[in-house]
Amino acid sequence: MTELTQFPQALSIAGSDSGGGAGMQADLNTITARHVFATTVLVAITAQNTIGVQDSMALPPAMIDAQFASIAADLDIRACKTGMLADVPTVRAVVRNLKQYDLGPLTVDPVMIAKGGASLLTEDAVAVVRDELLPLATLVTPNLPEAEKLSGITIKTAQDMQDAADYFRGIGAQNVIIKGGHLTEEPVASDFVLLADGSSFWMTAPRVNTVRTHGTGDTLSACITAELAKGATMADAIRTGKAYVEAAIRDGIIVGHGHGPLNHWAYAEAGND
Ligand SMILES: Nc1ncnc2c1ncn2[C@@H]1O[C@H](COP(=O)(O)OP(=O)(O)OP(=O)(O)O)[C@@H](O)[C@H]1O
Ligand SMILES: Cc1ncc(COP(=O)(O)O)c(N)n1
Repeated sequence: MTELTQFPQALSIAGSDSGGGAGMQADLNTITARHVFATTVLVAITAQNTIGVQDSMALPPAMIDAQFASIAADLDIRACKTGMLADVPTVRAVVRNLKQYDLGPLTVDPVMIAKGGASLLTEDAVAVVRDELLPLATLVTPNLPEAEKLSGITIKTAQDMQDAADYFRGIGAQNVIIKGGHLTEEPVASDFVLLADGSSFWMTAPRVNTVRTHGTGDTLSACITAELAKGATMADAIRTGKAYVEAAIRDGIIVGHGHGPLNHWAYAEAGND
């Protein structure tokens, strides 16, 4: 009897956003929209909406271990990503499990601060992310404040973004995207990509003048993770991620009263596979 091929499966290791726009919920929406089966290791819970984060709580490391063990015992994960990692015990639990199990290429979105300004990673955990998690990363996707904090480089110019990308390659991340979404005075949203083979390119999209950008980074990294789970090359996965997030911002939906969520139907409705 021929063995049926497993449907592509991906894993999001992240915190919950009760408002549905960012975090694990953005990952689930994105991975599902890209026709990949989404599994989850929940590491923290936030009471959050489009206006801000009202409360948050990290889950016990033993519960993180248990979720990884359940997934590894049964599922066939082809790619995974991390988002909000809360604090030092949580980062260490995730690192331990990523070393124990083969979960495919790892995308690290080093989430630190929510759009509304709330901290999603304690100050003392920044160095642990840099020293213990990033060397495991197939891809790292910092925004500008995250890249500055992790690298110590002040980023104001395109050259600074390239220097920051070199820094991340130097500490062991194989591929890097420095996201330029926070350069709000620029008419375009430009991200710098540095690949494992040393090649690099810029990805540029017209900047959409909107506050509906809750979960843009999560969505970009989740889409890339889904594409990698389907077997795409890193460069193709990154380009699809950018096109997906661009459509999801441009064709916005009205939800909530603050930093609204993205439109996860937009990319498919524009006729993309
Ligand atoms: N207003 C915008 N118009 C078009 N593209 C944007 C806009 N804002 C962000 N982007 C793009 O969205 C992607 C995510 O970048 P961004 O810098 O917003 O990440 P982030 O700050 O980590 O997101 P978040 O913390 O909201 O999840 C990048 O490709 C960026 O260029
Ligand atoms: C649980 C969780 N994870 C990630 C983010 C980052 O997203 P944003 O910067 O758009 O608020 C968030 N707000 N909440």
